[in-house]
Amino acid sequence: WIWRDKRQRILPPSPPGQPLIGHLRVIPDRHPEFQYARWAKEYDTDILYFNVLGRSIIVLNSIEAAHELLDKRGANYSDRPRFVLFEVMGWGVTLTFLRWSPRFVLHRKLLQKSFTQSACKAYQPIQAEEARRAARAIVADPNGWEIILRQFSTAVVLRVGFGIEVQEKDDPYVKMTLDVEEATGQGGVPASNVVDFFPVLRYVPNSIARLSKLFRPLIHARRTKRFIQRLHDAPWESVESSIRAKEHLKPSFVHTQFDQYLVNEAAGKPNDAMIEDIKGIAGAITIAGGNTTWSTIIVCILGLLKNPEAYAKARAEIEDVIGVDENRDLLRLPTFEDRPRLKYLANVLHETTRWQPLSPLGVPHATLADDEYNGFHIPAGSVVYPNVRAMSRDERHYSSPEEFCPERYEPVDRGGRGEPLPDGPFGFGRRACPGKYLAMSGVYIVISTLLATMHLRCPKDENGNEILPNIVFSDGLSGVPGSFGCLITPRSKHAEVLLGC
Ligand code: HEM
Repeated sequence: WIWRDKRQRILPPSPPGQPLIGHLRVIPDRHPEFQYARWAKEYDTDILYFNVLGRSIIVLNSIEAAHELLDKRGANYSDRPRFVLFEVMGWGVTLTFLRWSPRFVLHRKLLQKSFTQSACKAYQPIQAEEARRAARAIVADPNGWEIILRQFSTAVVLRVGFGIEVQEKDDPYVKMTLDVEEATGQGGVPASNVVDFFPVLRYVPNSIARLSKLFRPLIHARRTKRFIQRLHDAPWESVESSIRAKEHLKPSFVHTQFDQYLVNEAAGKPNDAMIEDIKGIAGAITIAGGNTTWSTIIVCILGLLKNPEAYAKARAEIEDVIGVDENRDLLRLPTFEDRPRLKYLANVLHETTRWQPLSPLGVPHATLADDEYNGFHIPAGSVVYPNVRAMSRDERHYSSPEEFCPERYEPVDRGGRGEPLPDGPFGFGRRACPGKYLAMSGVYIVISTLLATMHLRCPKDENGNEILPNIVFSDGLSGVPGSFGCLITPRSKHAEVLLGC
């Protein structure tokens, strides 16, 4: 009776639950997106309903349902549930987790206008410089490729957000992002823990919490809180006083916003964005933009290793667009001006986001009012997960969806499959990722620079057979790939010269 709607309205299909606790034990702890997709097939529906301890949960399994509800009816689906576990973890005023409120509107407006497609052009020189620096670092230390690429994405968001430049080696901020990723990754699917359902349980002492596995994420959140706070506070503290003293002259989001704040303050004018807001928004750029971009670069390399034909085509296209000398050495490095002509590479990047969507269940939205979809009732206050992974595997849209196949987006009359570009990986409606253009410019410049200057190969076993990476993705907010072997070596001396080694 717990999840029967009082007015006998029909709720979306769901598997059987248990008395009182509903589906608490029915939903898998780890990678629930796979089981959601199986249930959707079993019940022949694109919308599922769950009730966990009295809270309604809706899972959308098709792009059509996500478009209809999260995009078209976005005004009703733009709230977030309260992420109590993430609050315990120390996530402060971070846009990703803000409920619908004037503060949300302010943060969203400031972030969105700073990262439109045209505003992102201003950051391209930073991204190109960091991509080349990363490629040079890989030439010097091929085994360090993964951490060097992480350094790239951390460097970009820190420069864009705070005007801070990271060190070439052992940078403390890179270590901080690693800690934060570990902390967040092990927090499980957002808004799905027992403390998210019963916020008062966040006060359960560790001595009692240790007795049940339900509280494991709570203990983990308390243990890792300091990592998240450090990444929120450290960059701000390192620039605040110099901006106040007008010493910090590198352009950045914080510099522009904080300068304006100080000007208004001196003139006795009110400020819309207070210091806590500026700090929170800049923190969101660093935290939401670093690991996400890095992970997408790594997945792209993985896809190219798994599909040597796609790798060869992407490289050939770069040769075509840039031109080669008699040794097949490129005449120059790729730039952002080449991007519109590198059409196959664009499809490689689309396929990367479809093949292994970074957030398989997105970041959950929440409904502000009751709604109805295909005759099913959606109660106000429901937590809504877009099952982006299920959408990316929808065989009505994608043939052989497990394959990494950039050609699937090419028109049929040019030998492609004419399949639609993925549009769930960056979320939906009024909460869709505001950093999409910045992120994909970063992925583009790194991958094109690597393809232009390096060989990317799988390592070989003692019999000379290639060891194909078989990767496990982490659970939780982002599905980050585990480490894998990849040999990245310069194509030629000429390539090293182009990079400025
Ligand atoms: C390839 C890299 C990235 C991917 C795959 C990605 C993906 C996502 C997804 C799925 C969401 C949730 C959208 C929703 O709720 O519907 C999101 C939100 C967000 N992303 Fe990204 N993101 C990436 C890079 C970035 C970057 C570089 C930034 C920095 C500017 C950023 C900032 C944010 C913020 C602030 C939110 C919260 C928006 C809100 O709640 O209103 N992301 N991102």
